[in-house]
Amino acid sequence: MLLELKDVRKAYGSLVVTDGVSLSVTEGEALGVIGPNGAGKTTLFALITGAVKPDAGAIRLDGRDITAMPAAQRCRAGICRSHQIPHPFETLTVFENLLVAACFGRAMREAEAADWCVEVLALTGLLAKANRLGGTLTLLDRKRLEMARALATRPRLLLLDEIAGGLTSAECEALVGTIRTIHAGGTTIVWIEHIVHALLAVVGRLTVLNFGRKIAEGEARSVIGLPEVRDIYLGSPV
Ligand SMILES: Nc1ncnc2c1ncn2[C@@H]1O[C@H](COP(=O)(O)OP(=O)(O)OP(=O)(O)O)[C@@H](O)[C@H]1O
Repeated sequence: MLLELKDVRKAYGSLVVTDGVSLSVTEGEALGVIGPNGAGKTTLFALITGAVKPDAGAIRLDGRDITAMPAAQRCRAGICRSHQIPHPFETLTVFENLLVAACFGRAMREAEAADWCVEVLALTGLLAKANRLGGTLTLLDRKRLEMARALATRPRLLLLDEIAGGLTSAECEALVGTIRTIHAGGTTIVWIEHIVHALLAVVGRLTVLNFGRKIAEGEARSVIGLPEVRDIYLGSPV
C-alpha cells in the first residue's frame, strides 16, 4: 500500500472537519475524492502533505508511519499536491517556478532539475511559455503551472485539488488528457474534483466525504450511482 490513513481526526474548535477517516491508496492507482463544499476534502490533502497535523489517527507511506513527519520531508519522500487557487511565483518565469519546486521541494541538483523541468513543461503543454512570467498567465496556464510545479518535485503520489474548476469544457478535456498521461507514466493520483465527468475519465475508484466522514467508497461508476451520493449532488451535473 502506498498511502494509508487510519482513523484520522482533525477538529477546529467544535467543528470536526475530518472525522475518523481511513483510506488506502495502492501504488499506481487513481482515486477520486468528491463531496459537497466544506466536506473536508482539502483538509484531507493538508493532513496527507503534513501542512496540518491530525488530532488523532495515523498516516503511513509505504507502511512507514509519517504522521509526525514535517511537510518538506514528505515532499522529498514523494508526496506533492496542487492547490485549488494557483499561486505561482509571479515575478519568476514558468521554468524558474518549476526549478524552485525541483531544487527545494525534491532537493534535485540544478543540472538534473533543469532536464526534468523541461520534460515536465512538455508534458503539461507549457514548453512554449517557459520564459513567460508566472504572473502573466491565463487561468488555464496557471492551472497547468500549478500541476507542473507539483510534478517538478517528481512525486510518487500526486494530489490534485480541483484542478479542472473554472475551465471551459475544451480546456478541461485537454487537462484530463494530461492527467491520464501522468497516470499512465506510473504516478499514483488522488484527485479532488467537482466536475465528475472529468474525474470519471481518469479514476477507477471514488471516495465520498460528507461533514468530514467517509460515506461511500468503491468502483467509481457504482459509487456515483448510489442514492445517498446522488442526494448530496442533487442539482450538480453528475
Ligand atoms: N484553518 C481552519 N480553521 C477553521 N476552520 C477551517 C480551517 N480549515 C478548514 N476549515 C473548515 O473546515 C471545513 C472543511 O473545509 P475544507 O476546505 O477541507 O472543505 P472542502 O471539502 O475542501 O470544501 P470545498 O469543496 O469548498 O473546497 C469548512 O467548514 C472550513 O471552513
